[in-house]
Amino acid sequence: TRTSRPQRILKAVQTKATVGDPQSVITAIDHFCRHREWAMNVGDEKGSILDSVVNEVSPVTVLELGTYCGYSTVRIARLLPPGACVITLEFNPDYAAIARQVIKWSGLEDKVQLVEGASGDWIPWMKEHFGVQAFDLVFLDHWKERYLPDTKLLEECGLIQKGTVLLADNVICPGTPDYLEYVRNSPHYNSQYYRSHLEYTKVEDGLEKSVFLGY
Ligand SMILES: O=C(NCCc1nnc(-c2ccc3[nH]cnc3c2)[nH]1)c1cc(-c2ccc(F)cc2)cc(O)c1O
Ligand SMILES: [Mg+2]
Repeated sequence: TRTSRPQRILKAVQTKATVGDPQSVITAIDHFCRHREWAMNVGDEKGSILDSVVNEVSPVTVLELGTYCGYSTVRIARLLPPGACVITLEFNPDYAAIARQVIKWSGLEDKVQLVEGASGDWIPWMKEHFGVQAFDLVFLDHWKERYLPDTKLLEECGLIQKGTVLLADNVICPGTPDYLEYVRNSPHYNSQYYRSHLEYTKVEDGLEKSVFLGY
């Protein structure tokens, strides 16, 4: 049977990128998705904004919701100092299997914990299972209707503390209206929109950065 799009992305990494070189993995995926087949990676344009936020926050613990093929996982992990790590949650086992291989090819497996399962099931266990006190940075890039309920769940579980930064992809396309309304109107968040484009296209999209101000 036909290969899947994630399998074709992995093949592009394995034929075009150098083992242990995260930048070459990022470049290979962006080239494939721009010139061969569109895919829902955060991409190079929004990816540069993600990089600048990671560098600004210098996080020790990062939560990524929605791994897909591991493109943004590699973007984040390549910027982390020794001892820092990204926990990334993926619901789809086929995506997770590809992402593990992409992350391994980039040589960043020591900085990444890939967890397979639903965000709603896993978030309540993060403290106990991973010894996480609170996240310094959360990158939301999973099902768009999960952004708001999962943000509220992270708050309830004490995984968001004063200074935690939430960075949300796709707030315009496909769009996350209820999440945007919440973080922009809540007195507990300082929110900022970074205008950009949907990955590999001219369609408007952007990232929303929201800093938790405490209770
Ligand atoms: O759906 C998206 N991303 C989500 C994938 C995912 N990968 N993992 C999950 C997960 C992970 C844990 C979960 N726990 C509970 N649900 C979960 C879902 N979700 C997405 C879609 C588009 C897009 C734009 C325009 C179009 F015309 C078509 C598509 C663009 C993007 O940048 C996206 O990120
Ligand atoms: Mg996205």
